[in-house]
Amino acid sequence: MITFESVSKSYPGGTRAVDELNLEIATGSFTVLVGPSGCGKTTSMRMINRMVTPSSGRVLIDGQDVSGIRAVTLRLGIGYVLQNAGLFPHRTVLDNVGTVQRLLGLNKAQARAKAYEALERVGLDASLALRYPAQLSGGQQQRVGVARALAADPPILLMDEPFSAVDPIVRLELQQEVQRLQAEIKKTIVMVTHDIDEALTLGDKIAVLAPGGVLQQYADPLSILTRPATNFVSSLVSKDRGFRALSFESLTGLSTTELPAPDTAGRIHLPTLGNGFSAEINHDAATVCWSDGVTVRSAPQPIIRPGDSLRTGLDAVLASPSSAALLADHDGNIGSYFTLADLQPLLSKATRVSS
Ligand SMILES: Nc1ncnc2c1ncn2[C@@H]1O[C@H](COP(=O)(O)OP(=O)(O)OP(=O)(O)O)[C@@H](O)[C@H]1O
Repeated sequence: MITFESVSKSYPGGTRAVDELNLEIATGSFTVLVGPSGCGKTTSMRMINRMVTPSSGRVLIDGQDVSGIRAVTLRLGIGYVLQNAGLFPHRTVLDNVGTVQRLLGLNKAQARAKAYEALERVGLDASLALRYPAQLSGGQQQRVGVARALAADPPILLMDEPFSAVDPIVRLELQQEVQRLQAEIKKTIVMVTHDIDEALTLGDKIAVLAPGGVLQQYADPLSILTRPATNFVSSLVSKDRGFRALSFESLTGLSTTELPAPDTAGRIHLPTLGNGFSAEINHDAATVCWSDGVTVRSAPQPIIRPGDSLRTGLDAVLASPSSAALLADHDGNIGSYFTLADLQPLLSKATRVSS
């Protein structure tokens, strides 16, 4: 547990960066500090690893005041991922990732072995290990930054705008990667972002800060969306609020129509839907050909799986040429489909819940 106890920070010159912050961050949770530029997010986060000293109040890790822990010792237990990866330009990927193990006293061979493990964990190919940072894409550099922060297996991971320097597609990939990783490793993650969408996607808990470092709300994403505590939070989440809230609704109770059996070629022919479309699903289900009897369009089809959200289901229906989305079981076998009409009862229920 990381605890902020009435923490304030004023910088020389009088800037009040953080104002009486009280926060309890549960062990193993993913907490996002979000707010506009200059509202004290980075300052707050850096007080956890003592890169910034509070002007008043205390930051505690598992009940221990961090000011009483030697900075070097403290930081060995806290991984830190920077906006531009912050890699050492003259060290290879492998040596960048092995930095902390070397500081921990492992010899070069042991550190490199651990570094290879960390690279694999963040989905980076071992063939990149001997490259220098400048020989990598922005997204790859960011993965190396995450691998380096995780290599020594610290219980806490701090991430400062880790995805802001990459393009939107890579950003989405990295977000998904971090979600996958967190499900596996269950670290206590504190991340800073100014992007409310990113906060809502990744956070178990979100702390919304306003200029002057004043905490506006500390809650789970659904509460932030549906029950904003202040006008400031309300204006931050107002765009697409209703649609985004569907991300937190499940598809439980969805009524679906069973698919017919595959033909001898292993293809499934959907019966003609109300709007005249039919579809053929490839054997490996990687693509679906939709046809209205005149033209045939082949497209990668988002396949909905158990556990996907109502938002994902709605998006699949809206994106499908036939307005039908396909549903797979836990093993990935597609067994049924659904339409907008099938989603309607769930959408009506979600509207009632969030209004
Ligand atoms: N070392 C410093 N000396 C003086 N003022 C500082 C210092 N660091 C930050 N500040 C000021 O404190 C306030 C909060 O800064 P901080 O970097 O914590 O905000 P932030 O929310 O992380 O902003 P951004 O999203 O732009 O990174 C700002 O007004 C900033 O100018």
